[in-house]
Amino acid sequence: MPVFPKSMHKIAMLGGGSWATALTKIVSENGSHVGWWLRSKDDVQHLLRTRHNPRYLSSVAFDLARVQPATDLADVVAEADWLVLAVPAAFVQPVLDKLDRDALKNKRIISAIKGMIPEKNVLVTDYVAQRFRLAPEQLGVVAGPCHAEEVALEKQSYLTIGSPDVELAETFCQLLRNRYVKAHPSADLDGIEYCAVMKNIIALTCGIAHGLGYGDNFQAVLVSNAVQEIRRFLHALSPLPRDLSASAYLGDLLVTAYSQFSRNRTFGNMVGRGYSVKSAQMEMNMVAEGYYAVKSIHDLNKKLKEFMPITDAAYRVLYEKVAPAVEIELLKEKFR
Ligand SMILES: NC(=O)C1=CN([C@@H]2O[C@H](COP(=O)(O)OP(=O)(O)OC[C@H]3O[C@@H](n4cnc5c(N)ncnc54)[C@H](O)[C@@H]3O)[C@@H](O)[C@H]2O)C=CC1
Ligand SMILES: O=C(CO)COP(=O)(O)O
Repeated sequence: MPVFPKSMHKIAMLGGGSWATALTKIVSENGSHVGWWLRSKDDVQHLLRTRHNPRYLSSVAFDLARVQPATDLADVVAEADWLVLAVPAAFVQPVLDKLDRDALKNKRIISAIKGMIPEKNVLVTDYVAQRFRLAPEQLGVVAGPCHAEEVALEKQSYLTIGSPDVELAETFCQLLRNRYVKAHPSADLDGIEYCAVMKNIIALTCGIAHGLGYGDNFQAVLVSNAVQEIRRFLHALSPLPRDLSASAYLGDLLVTAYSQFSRNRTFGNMVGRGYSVKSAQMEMNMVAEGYYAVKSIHDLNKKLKEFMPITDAAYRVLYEKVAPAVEIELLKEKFR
């Protein structure tokens, strides 16, 4: 891959939410040119007028010489050599269906999404590779413990770029590294992508327990048992040697399980306090991927038959309307 100066990289950023906004800040302030696709014409107009996203991380001001917000997806993608996917997983299919099957030829695709394609139960990178006939070496993921809100505040953060192509991963790391972001490459794309999906289920369950009045002692045991659950599942799907204590796995689990900024924990907390799933979703202006992930991972495990007590409990609460208190009571007996 040619080594371009950062200013010559052209990135198509897809998504108008918090994570797309945070990533646009990082890469554009670092010198890359960003064609930023947002769904909403009003939001694009607002950005062009004021340099701020009206809905998410609205304190961040963008340099419009480097950031071009737009609603024409095909145009934004055609102009870029990198595509970064940052819409919630449930919208990947409807958004990408607007593109021609050859639209991503010769481009590098980075998924910043921590979710799976609902109904199909496949990873986002697998879906994109299949839909656009891409080689595995064209794909990567952004992982690691990093909340968009802390990027807006320029708090020290760590990201991991997973890809089977080490050079692609390292080049994208270079586009991210700055005063407050450290980035490292990893070859374990599948492991990192699955773990990022699963940690949302765990954080959601931590939120449920918190909403029911359980404290830090219980949550620590829940998270410890979660590491074992994640290890079993990853090993069954992709039995590579991997160090789950690395920040792309354990770090992401911890930040999501404990952070005040976590959408998944917040959503679970509301469910634990007695909100219905629908009303908790309506209350949030943001997407908790864990809600969809529970169904995908639960469905995948029907074949694998791994011991997955936390995922099973969350599934019964969210999809079978079993009372959260009943499920957490049952979990208590399964934990060690
Ligand atoms: N927010 C964060 O700190 C982080 C988020 N992520 C991941 O990034 C992905 C995007 O999440 P966020 O930016 O947090 O979203 P968000 O919860 O901040 O915003 C919701 C997003 O959904 C979009 N949306 C709603 N309806 C849509 C539709 N019909 N079609 C297309 N888009 C639609 C909105 O435009 C907005 O981009 C998720 O997979 C999330 O897990 C990953 C790391 C950090
Ligand atoms: O993945 C994240 C932080 O690393 C974001 O998690 P939430 O979607 O729960 O906020």
